[in-house]
Amino acid sequence: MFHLQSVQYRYQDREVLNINEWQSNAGSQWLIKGRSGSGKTTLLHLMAGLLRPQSGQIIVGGCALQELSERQRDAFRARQIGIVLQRLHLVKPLTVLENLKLAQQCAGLRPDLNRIQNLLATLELSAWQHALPHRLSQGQAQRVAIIRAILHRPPLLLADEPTSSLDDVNCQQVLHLLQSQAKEYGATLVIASHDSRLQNVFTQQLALEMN
Ligand SMILES: Nc1ncnc2c1ncn2[C@@H]1O[C@H](COP(=O)(O)OP(=O)(O)OP(=O)(O)O)[C@@H](O)[C@H]1O
Repeated sequence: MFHLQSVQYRYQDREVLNINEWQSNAGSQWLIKGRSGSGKTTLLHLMAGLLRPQSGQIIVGGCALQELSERQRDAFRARQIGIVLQRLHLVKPLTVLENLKLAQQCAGLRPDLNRIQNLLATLELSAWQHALPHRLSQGQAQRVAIIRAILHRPPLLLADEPTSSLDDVNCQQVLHLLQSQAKEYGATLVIASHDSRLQNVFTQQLALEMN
């Protein structure tokens, strides 16, 4: 599903990532772990095509990201990748429902209110669909951001520290949502986290060292 080879990334003159080889089949579930500053976020951004490596190759779903123009990468990301960033970026003046409808539009999907309503119900968020984001708890906002990332059933689902600011109940709920949704439609799931509660959940792990 993805394959990284000889990938190096530097901010200015400081190398933060150097991955010789990392690959995975479709449908697998990974934890990227490592201390704060080891490059977990940078790696997710590289896989999403939000950053370009200075050297090496990143292939996602058979597509070599470095061969795409910026516009092609944006289109590829919109179709193939769901990403839950550390900052959730919900649109503040729009309600939960409006945020999710907008995400469908941006991914070029036909409006599918049923899918949105079903996911909201699954996550016990139906009562909050007309609320503005600032009225949501951290856990609720996190769940909305996950729904937004999976609406278009992306083959690759990336999540950056999705549980670190959540209590145990919300942590389990968010984790279950990510894992069950990925499994339901065969997506590959990659979670970057230093949350110790996730350590024993994933059999497949990539440990990043500090450079
Ligand atoms: N835009 C940037 N410019 C310069 N250095 C950066 C930039 N973004 C990140 N870094 C540095 O690169 C290193 C890796 O950062 P990154 O955010 O990828 O690590 P991380 O493992 O995700 O950390 P955390 O667990 O704290 O989120 C850090 O030392 C960070 O300070």
